[in-house]
Parts: sequence; structure tokens; C-alpha cells
Amino acid sequence: MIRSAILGASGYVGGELLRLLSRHPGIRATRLFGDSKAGQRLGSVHPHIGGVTAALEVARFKPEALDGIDLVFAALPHGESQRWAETILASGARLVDLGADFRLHDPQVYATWYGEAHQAPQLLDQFVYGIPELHREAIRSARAVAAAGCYPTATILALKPLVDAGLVDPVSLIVDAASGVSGAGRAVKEGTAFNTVDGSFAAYGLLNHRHTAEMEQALGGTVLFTPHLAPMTRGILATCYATATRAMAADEPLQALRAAYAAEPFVRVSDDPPATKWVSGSNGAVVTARYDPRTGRVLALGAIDNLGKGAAGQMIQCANLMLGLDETAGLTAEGVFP
Ligand SMILES: NC(=O)C1=CN([C@@H]2O[C@H](COP(=O)(O)OP(=O)(O)OC[C@H]3O[C@@H](n4cnc5c(N)ncnc54)[C@H](OP(=O)(O)O)[C@@H]3O)[C@@H](O)[C@H]2O)C=CC1
Ligand SMILES: CC(=O)N[C@@H](CCC(=O)OP(=O)(O)O)C(=O)O
Repeated sequence: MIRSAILGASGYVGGELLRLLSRHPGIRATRLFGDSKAGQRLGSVHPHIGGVTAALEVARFKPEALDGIDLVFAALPHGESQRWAETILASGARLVDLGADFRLHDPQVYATWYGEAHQAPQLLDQFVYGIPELHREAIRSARAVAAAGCYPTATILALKPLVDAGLVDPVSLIVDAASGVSGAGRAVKEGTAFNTVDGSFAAYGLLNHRHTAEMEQALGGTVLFTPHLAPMTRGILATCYATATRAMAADEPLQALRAAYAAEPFVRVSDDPPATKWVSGSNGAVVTARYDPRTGRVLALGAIDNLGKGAAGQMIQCANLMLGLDETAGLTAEGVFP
């Protein structure tokens, strides 16, 4: 059994990691770390987690606590992993990091979008970008993975095969994506309070959301990205538009998606537009696409659970690959519907 530690165990992604690991045949959550909730038993921090895990205590992280740990999942606020990555990797443990700290290969691009200098640029080339459908072989041999952001995962899965097949102009990409409120984390904020989001639908981060850089790095183009907050707990739906490189059959983009994902265990190509509820609670992604001859544009959509394929599920999928386990281990549950 692989012994794992979770940094950020008391947050939303930490809770989802614990839920998924409770059914994982090869990875056990052994040590749990948090910040303000350090000292509390997990059962009170995450009441949805039971069994022996509920009795574990959330502790404050110390490097000595990595003794005997094979794998570290880090689900920390941006910037925190830069402080600890060197220590974690020196311990011999593999690292799957979900913060944005190691996703962008170029530290200058990081500084531009995150407004601060990168604190560990020497480690950047040790991290593989964590979308298994794009970088499966590199992830298998990696000691460190920077799991992709939630909006980028939905967007890249919908658009990347179309860019790779030369069907769309990569400098013409427009992405409107909506997220459930759990995407903003567990901390109480006015912008995500019930009275703010219930019955409302709002755009935010106009022209400068940091996930733009991640999408552009993966897609090799220019992206105009507008995130939205939707009155739901989980889910991301990315609606993407691009200029077609030529006239084509209406279903040619759909066929490109089918070819790209034919052997993928977690990506389903749908004739119909996907809904976030199709993948709620699962590691699934559903994508579709069409060519519109009237406007000469390609329309592509991707739906994921931000806490599943957009976070904890993808982290476990990457860890399974790094550890030589079945890629789907612990991740086979279907979505919760309705
Ligand atoms: N929520 C989502 O859907 C997604 C989140 N992410 C990213 O994953 C990371 C975690 O997200 P999420 O779980 O939603 O966030 P939360 O705010 O829910 O949880 C943050 C976690 O980090 C801990 N923490 C906060 N500050 C520190 C610190 N200085 N040192 C150590 N631990 C600290 C918190 O501990 P405590 O609670 O004890 O104070 C908590 O366990 C973030 O980088 C986020 O952007 C990425 C994709 C999707
Ligand atoms: C709804 C909401 O607020 N979402 C977050 C993004 C989710 C996230 O966790 O960002 P990373 O994937 O980069 O870590 C935001 O827009 O900042």
C-alpha cells in the first residue's frame, strides 16, 4: 500500500481527495496537514469522511512528517508549494501539486500572470503538466506533476484535438466558462456567499484571469477567456469558439474528438451538448464540437466536475500513472445524477 500525505487536507480539494482515496485499492491517506484547522480531528473538519480516517488529526506540516511517505498530494493556496517542493522532493516522495506554482514552464510568464517572482524557478523543469490525456508517458516517469487548473482542464480537453488536427486557428480561441462555487475554495467570502450567488450568474476576471496563460501554454495560441460563477456547488462547463481553418463537414470537429479520445477511460465524446451534472462526483469529462458553416467557426464544449477531473480526480489519475498502478484505480465511480 502506498502511503500518502495530503497538504491542504482540510480544504475542499483535500476533502475530495480523502473521499476518493477511501475507495482506492493502492493508496492510503496516512498523514493530513492543514493550517487554521491544525489540531482538529478529520471527522470534525470533513464530516462526510468516516471510518478510521476520521480519527486522524490534521497537523501543521513539518518536513520530518514525510518519513515513510511515498507520495505527497499538495492542494494549497497559490505560492505555498514553492516553499515546500524542494523539501518534499528531497525526501524521496513523489509530488502531485494542484496549485498553480509549477504549471507554467516560464517563470517570466508566471510573474506576469501571478504578479510576483517565482520562488523556485530551478525546480520548474522537474514538473510535468498534469493532464494525462496530453502527457501520459511523461507523467509515468515523473517524480513531480503540476496538475492542471480546473478551467484549463475543461477547455484544453475540448480544444486540443481540434488545434492538433489543424481544424482551428489557434490565435482565434475564445472561451466562456462557468464554474460551481466550490471552485473558489472553502474560505468564507462575500463574493461566494449564498445570498451573492444564489439565483445569480456573473462574469469575473475580465481579460486577466490567470488561467489564460495555462490555456495558451497548452494550446499554443491566444485565448480570450471569461470565467463565470454559476449558482451550483460543483461543475465547470467551458464553451469555446475558434475560427475554422477551412470549410469542413459539420461533424468533422466531432470526429476529431472521437479519434483523439477513443481509448481514453475518462473522456467521453457526446453528440449532445454536455451538462455539468453528467460528471458530478466523477473523474469524467464530456466534450463535443461542431463546425458552423454560416460563421466559419468551430464550437467546442467541455464539462467536468471542478473537484473531480478539475482537481482531486486528476491528481489521483496522475499519481496512479506515476506509481505504475492501474490509471483508473479509485476513479471508476460514475457521476451522481440527478
Ligand atoms: N476548488 C477547486 O475546484 C480547485 C482548486 N484548485 C486549487 O487547489 C488548491 C486548493 O484548493 P481548495 O481546496 O479549493 O482550497 P481551500 O481554501 O478549500 O483549502 C486550502 C487548504 O490549504 C490550507 N492552507 C491554507 N493556507 C495554508 C498555509 N499557509 N500553509 C499550509 N496550508 C495552508 C488550508 O488549511 P486550513 O483550512 O486548515 O486553514 C486548506 O487545507 C488551490 O491552489 C486551488 O486554487 C485547483 C483546481 C480546482
Ligand atoms: C470559481 C472560482 O473562483 N474559481 C477559481 C479557479 C479555480 C482554481 O482552483 O484555480 P486553480 O485551478 O488555478 O488552482 C478562480 O477563478 O480563481
